[in-house]
Amino acid sequence: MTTPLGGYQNEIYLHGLADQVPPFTVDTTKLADSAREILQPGPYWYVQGGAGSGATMRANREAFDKWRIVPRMLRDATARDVSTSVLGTTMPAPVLLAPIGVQSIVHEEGELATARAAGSLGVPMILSTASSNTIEDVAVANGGGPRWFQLYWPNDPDLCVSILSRAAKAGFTTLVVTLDTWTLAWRPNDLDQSYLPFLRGTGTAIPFSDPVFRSGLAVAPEQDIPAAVLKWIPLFTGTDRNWDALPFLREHWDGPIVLKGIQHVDDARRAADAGMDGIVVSNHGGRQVDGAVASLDVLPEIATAVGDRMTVLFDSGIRTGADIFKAIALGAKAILLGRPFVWGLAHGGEDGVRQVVRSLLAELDLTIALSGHHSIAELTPDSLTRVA
Ligand SMILES: Cc1cc2nc3c(=O)[nH]c(=O)nc-3n(C[C@H](O)[C@H](O)[C@H](O)COP(=O)(O)O)c2cc1C
Ligand SMILES: O=C(O)C(=O)c1ccccc1
Repeated sequence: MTTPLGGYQNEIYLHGLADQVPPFTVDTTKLADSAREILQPGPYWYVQGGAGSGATMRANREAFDKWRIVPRMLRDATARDVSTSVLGTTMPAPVLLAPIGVQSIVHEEGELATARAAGSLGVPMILSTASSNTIEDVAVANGGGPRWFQLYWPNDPDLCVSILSRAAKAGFTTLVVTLDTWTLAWRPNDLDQSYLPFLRGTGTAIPFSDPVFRSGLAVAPEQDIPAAVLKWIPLFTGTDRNWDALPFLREHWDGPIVLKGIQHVDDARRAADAGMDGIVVSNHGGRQVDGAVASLDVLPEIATAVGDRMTVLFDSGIRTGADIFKAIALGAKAILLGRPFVWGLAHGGEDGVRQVVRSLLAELDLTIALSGHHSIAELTPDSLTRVA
């Protein structure tokens, strides 16, 4: 007997009896290559590219290879449960969809398709401030699914409060504040093509539909997109933030607050001291500081230091179920899935996202079972060995 998550494997084999195969590969390490065949270079590289030489992107992957799972036998893992609860949100597995902006560059339905897929699986999605669709439309598409909101923190307080109140009203329960991208890094792939989607008004649906933002414009955004974009960019890339600014968010957000982009143990401690509910140990998928440390390499120390005081989440480099296993074993309560689900979106919209997420959850479930575990609570550093 397998649980529903691992059962996706049987479902795929059974479809084979009717000569049906998955519409694109279920090998989640091959998705970027296969997406390259169907996307234009601009969108493909915007998603795939990292900062600078790509050293941190590569390091994120290599870090996973330094750890290996050590399977245990004869422990009857037929009955198991990989579901969990994070900051009051229950989920079928310790996986959330990372905040990814401008999703309409890979599929016309953009975040709406992602929201439908996530909602149908009960997997939480984190909506980016740089969404191609409005907060309200994404909430409708997500239906009864769990949803969190990611803030690119505008340095206009009225606009910030307006966006936060819209998110709360639309049923987004946890706030994820991204700290590592107050300006975009040097990204040669995009610079060589002069490709920056939101300059064309993609990924600006949230400010453009905001009453406070609109009231500050001479003409409606629809009538003069470049003018509205130029007004928005300096607002959302405000560079003037420090730790003293956090109480403002607490004052204007009722639910849990999570800081995304933490890589140093002292910053993690500081977040805990500031009363934050959680952090995402993340280097933005190697898209910001080229040459920065791999996110997985800093996870164990951070989880040990603050894991008993706050919720430690992780992203950057997760590509397989085994990667999820390793990040959880090294102290993450759950992980954020990044580029892989965007490739699913590119391949097949809502169905494509669902295929990628189900594949990863099935692989995680089977990895947990075959290595002799019954729940994610049983995954500890003892489940792994370091080989490099
Ligand atoms: C195309 C793209 C857009 C992104 N947009 C955002 C964003 O709007 N807000 C944010 O906090 N992170 C954003 N991220 C970073 C992701 O949330 C996540 O940290 C990263 O993708 C994890 O790395 P991985 O894709 O290598 O797993 C973006 C990442 C990509 C690839
Ligand atoms: O590209 C990114 O990594 C990102 O975070 C972003 C920022 C602004 C708009 C869209 C995406």
